[in-house]
Amino acid sequence: MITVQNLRWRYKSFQLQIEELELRKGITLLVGNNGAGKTTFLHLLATAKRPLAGQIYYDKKTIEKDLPTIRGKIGFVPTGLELYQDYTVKKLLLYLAQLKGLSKPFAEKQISNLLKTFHLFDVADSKIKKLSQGMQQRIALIQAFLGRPKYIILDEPLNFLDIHERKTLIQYLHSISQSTAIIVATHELNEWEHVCDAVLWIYNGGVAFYGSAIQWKYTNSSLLWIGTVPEEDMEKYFSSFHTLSAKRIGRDKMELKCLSDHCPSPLFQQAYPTMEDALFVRKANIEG
Ligand SMILES: Nc1ncnc2c1ncn2[C@@H]1O[C@H](COP(=O)(O)OP(=O)(O)OP(=O)(O)O)[C@@H](O)[C@H]1O
Repeated sequence: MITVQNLRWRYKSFQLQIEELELRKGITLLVGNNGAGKTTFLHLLATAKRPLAGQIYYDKKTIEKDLPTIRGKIGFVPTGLELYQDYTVKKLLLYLAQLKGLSKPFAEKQISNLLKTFHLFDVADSKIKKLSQGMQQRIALIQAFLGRPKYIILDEPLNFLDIHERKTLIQYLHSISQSTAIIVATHELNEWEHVCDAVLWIYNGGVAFYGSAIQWKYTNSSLLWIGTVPEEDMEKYFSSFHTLSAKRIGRDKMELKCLSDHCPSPLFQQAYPTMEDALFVRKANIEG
């Protein structure tokens, strides 16, 4: 478990401030607007940045006393991680495994399994620079999973991945989530819906929500309405209601999802919220 206490970090006018937080085993989605502070928080958790004040405990260990031990238990993938372009995939991963202190036979077995899981086994002997961005992203992810870290910290890990590889990654993380605290910053909330255990919403550098995925979705969900309307009436709804989504149904009908404190028209009924809908509902509550 990672415990955060009275954490402060500042950059010019931006301040991140988190009073108390316990990040447990399972998948925690870190969500929030551009610039809210997600990347900053992940860098602090990954020990890549030092807090201005406060403390982060990694199962009671602190960076002041146990930095190498803590780092050995963290698998971190920031956005835009640069890999050594002239190494082959296997050479790079073996080198990184060695840095993590893994024995060569153990590292080779794990690398081979992970390359198979992430459909990269056939390019094991290719140089990194020959690979697509999506392939390089998967290698960045694999290096973080080597040595089975207790804490996995991922900043927008779905970047560059196609829909199949996104599913592979999400399934893999789900398969290890009972024994690992996994924190994932993402703007693609719905893709994680079926595996997400908790949501942490950062708003203007502070925690606006932290709780289970169920709590995240169902608080104030009565503001959410869904209805199928004639296409010619669509503008009317757009101008009168906060519309979250519009989907064409057949030739001249549209399915609209709206936020409203009352039923928009007899064509509407209450909607089941998705993870993303819940973010809109919560933002509307905060911003009015
Ligand atoms: N080294 C830095 N240089 C410039 N600005 C910084 C730096 N570190 C943090 N900031 C500022 O801190 C704030 C938080 O940025 P951060 O990258 O953590 O947000 P984010 O929630 O990850 O956003 P995004 O969704 O766009 O990735 C922003 O206002 C950003 O401009």
